[in-house]
Amino acid sequence: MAKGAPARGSAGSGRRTLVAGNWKMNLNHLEAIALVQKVAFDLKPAELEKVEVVFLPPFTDLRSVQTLVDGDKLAVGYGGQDLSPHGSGAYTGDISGTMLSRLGCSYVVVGHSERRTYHHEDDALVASKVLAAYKHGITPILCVGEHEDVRAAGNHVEHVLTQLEGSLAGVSAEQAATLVVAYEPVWAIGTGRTASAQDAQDMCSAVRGQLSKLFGDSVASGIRVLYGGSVKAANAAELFTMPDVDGGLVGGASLVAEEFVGIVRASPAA
Ligand SMILES: O=C[C@H](O)COP(=O)(O)O
Repeated sequence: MAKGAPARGSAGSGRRTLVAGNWKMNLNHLEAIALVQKVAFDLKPAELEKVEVVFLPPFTDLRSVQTLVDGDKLAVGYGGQDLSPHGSGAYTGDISGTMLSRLGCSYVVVGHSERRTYHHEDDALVASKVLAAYKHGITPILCVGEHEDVRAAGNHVEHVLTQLEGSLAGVSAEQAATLVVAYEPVWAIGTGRTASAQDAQDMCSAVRGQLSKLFGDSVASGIRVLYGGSVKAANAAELFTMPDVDGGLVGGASLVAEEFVGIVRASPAA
């Protein structure tokens, strides 16, 4: 039984399943066009209505993806993998929320474990990025998750909930209503070691419980909580059927059209 509140289950919850493909630092703009075309043309309009499909390419591919999605009126979304906490100015290498928004991005990943690890992003910085996303009308996909040693020590729930609260500092209930959270155990990312469906459910439920404390039950019940970490077509159905798992943030498997389509089709909503 789900521990989070309220435990209504993804299928009957009114939360639309979201499957987002995080390409990380892969694919040039030509490969990007080919992949989006293949996925979007393979999926039927009815499937795309039931499951929200989002592409998260590198910044350098965004313009190509935008042109394709707009030109062919594809029923898919797209977004960035990170954004600057700053609005504009002398921040070499940064990409602002305004820039993403002008490229038609509706989502942005914030606080991915790879940025927390390789770029030393802490919860305070992540929170400022979440706020920057909201300022520009972009929905943040906030990533949280524990390293293997934390889970082995039995501190994973506390760790993730602390990370969640810290990364949402300054966010209002009104803003949180559109939030997406992705629970990604770091030990499952790119390793082929997927969390069990029950472990994913337990953490996503705990995340929803914490969101309830922060923003109230009615806001928390509408927030989509995704699972990420070695999601594949073969394990997606089991994961996405869990009541508090509202879809997936997919890395490696999102680079292969057939596999990504298989993940979307594995959703009980599709
Ligand atoms: O953002 C996506 C996650 O890091 C999962 O990556 P993965 O599906 O390659 O394990």
